[in-house]
Amino acid sequence: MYDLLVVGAGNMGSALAVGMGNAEGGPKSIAILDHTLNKAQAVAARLPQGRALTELESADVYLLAVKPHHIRNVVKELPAGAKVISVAAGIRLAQLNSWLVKGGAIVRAMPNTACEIGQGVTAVCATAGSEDLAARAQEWFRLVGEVFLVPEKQFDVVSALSGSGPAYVFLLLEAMQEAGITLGLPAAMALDLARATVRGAGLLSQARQDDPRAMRLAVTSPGGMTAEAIAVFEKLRFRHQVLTAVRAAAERSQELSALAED
Ligand SMILES: NC(=O)C1=CN([C@@H]2O[C@H](COP(=O)(O)OP(=O)(O)OC[C@H]3O[C@@H](n4cnc5c(N)ncnc54)[C@H](O)[C@@H]3O)[C@@H](O)[C@H]2O)C=CC1
Ligand SMILES: O=C(O)[C@@H]1CCC=N1
Repeated sequence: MYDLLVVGAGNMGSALAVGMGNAEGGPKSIAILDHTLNKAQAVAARLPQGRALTELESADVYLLAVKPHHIRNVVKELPAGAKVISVAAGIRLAQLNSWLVKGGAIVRAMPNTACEIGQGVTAVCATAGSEDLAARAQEWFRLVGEVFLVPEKQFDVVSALSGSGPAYVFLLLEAMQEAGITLGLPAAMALDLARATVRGAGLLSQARQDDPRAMRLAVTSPGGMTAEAIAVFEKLRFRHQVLTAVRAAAERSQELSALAED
């Protein structure tokens, strides 16, 4: 029996399998199952004790990383009493519970892709009676980043913030690179500058644990150049755009829950 069987060797399933499987104290034997066998094989090859599967086998814990509209069929195939961790966006604990053949323990998690390098953020919640699995899930997700225990009613918003969040930062990176190119820099230099800046700002914010406003003001010399850029962002209602975007993602999380029942 495997310690962990990951279903779905896509972006998130592979990031988690590789991150957890290579961390000290993580699940020792990991199997990975995907419709596309060579995706599962590519992940297994990056694990010390990884095995690519073509069908479900027995495992202590099943981590489901398929798309939300595929998860119901996967859950229905699991053996009675299965211990399940789902990372599917929008899918509620009650839904997972209703699809399981019988009993079992259920944890819902919302990680992000930075788990692949141990720098992820994962929110976790669990059904009553799943405390042991929830403790194990937190332990494993902690191997690949920070973990937050979150009430399920906040999951849509949390998912929209930290689950989708890396994409917002990459969009900023793209936009900074494009601005550099448009204003005359070589593409590679523009990307290197933007990437190193995002990394440094993130690390500085972590190191200082300071109010981000204070950190922004430390860059923004009165009458200087940054002030001109910030004034443009404020005039274009950047904060409002971020709020509107995060709200749209949270609303989509609710829709994904409903769509999975169709
Ligand atoms: N990509 C991300 O940043 C995050 C994704 N998630 C969640 O993770 C889940 C997976 O997302 P991605 O990895 O981005 O999708 P993906 O499309 O990259 O991967 C899904 C994989 O599941 C496989 N698959 C589908 N049905 C299957 C089945 N019945 N048996 C075996 N394999 C099957 C597909 O072949 C595919 O390789 C989604 O539910 C998503 O909401 C959660 C947090 C972040
Ligand atoms: O976009 C999505 O639906 C998934 C969940 C959070 C990040 N990616």
